[in-house]
Amino acid sequence: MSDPATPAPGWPFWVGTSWKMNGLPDDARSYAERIAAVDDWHGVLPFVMPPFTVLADVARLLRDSPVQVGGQNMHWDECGSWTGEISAPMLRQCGATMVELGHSERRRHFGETDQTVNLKVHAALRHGLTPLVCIGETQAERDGGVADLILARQVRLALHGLTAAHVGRVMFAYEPVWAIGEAGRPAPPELVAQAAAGIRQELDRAAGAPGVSPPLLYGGSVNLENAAPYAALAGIDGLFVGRAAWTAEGYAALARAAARPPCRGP
Ligand SMILES: O=C(CO)[C@H](O)COP(=O)(O)O
Repeated sequence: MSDPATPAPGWPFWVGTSWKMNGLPDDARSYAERIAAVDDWHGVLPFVMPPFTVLADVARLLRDSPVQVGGQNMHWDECGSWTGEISAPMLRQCGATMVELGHSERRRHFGETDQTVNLKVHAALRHGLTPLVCIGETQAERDGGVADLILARQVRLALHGLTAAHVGRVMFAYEPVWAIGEAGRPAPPELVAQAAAGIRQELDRAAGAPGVSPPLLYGGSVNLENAAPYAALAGIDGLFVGRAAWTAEGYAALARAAARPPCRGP
């Protein structure tokens, strides 16, 4: 198993996917085998987040590849009476090096809060997992003119209590809630750039210095047509993709589309 990455801001560029609640064992193994066979990721840092039931299998098949594997959620405690939950040590034992936290579907349907996200960020770092914290405003919050406030609050509370050194080991994904899933509308790149600038200010403040703050990915209806324009945004360090990457070929094609030529690096 590879060591958990300590992400570097800017170049290189991350391209990852969460399969959400998709992927029976045969399909998961076939997907993993296909992306394990990709011999050139064009400089992107790839990662996949399969369901818990296939995570160990997928991690085993990708062990010798550059593709990192992560869980889609976890509990903040190491063990105990938390029926139905998964802990950081369990994810590590299955081969995960990353964990997604605070996705808007978990905030909306499963009672995830900024406080529980913060507990989970601390637990992930304690156990050597890279947390990928999802933040994003709803349409009503954007219409009401409080999107930037909401994003700043989500960032600050996620990072609460971390040292500046630990802040640099967290990753973020900006995912406007209104841009996600079947009913989502892709966000205009100018809007993403403007939101990313505000988020970056918060991240730099928490990290104590510009240039060492966490990578910021964009997610929400990313597809083959819009991957390159999002990837070209100066404040965006990666893409976090759902539906368009639910086939191995779709994922590999997206990584190619998002790959930045080396001259675009810092
Ligand atoms: O989490 C997401 C990416 O894994 C996000 O919800 C975007 O999903 P999509 O709109 O299906 O790309």
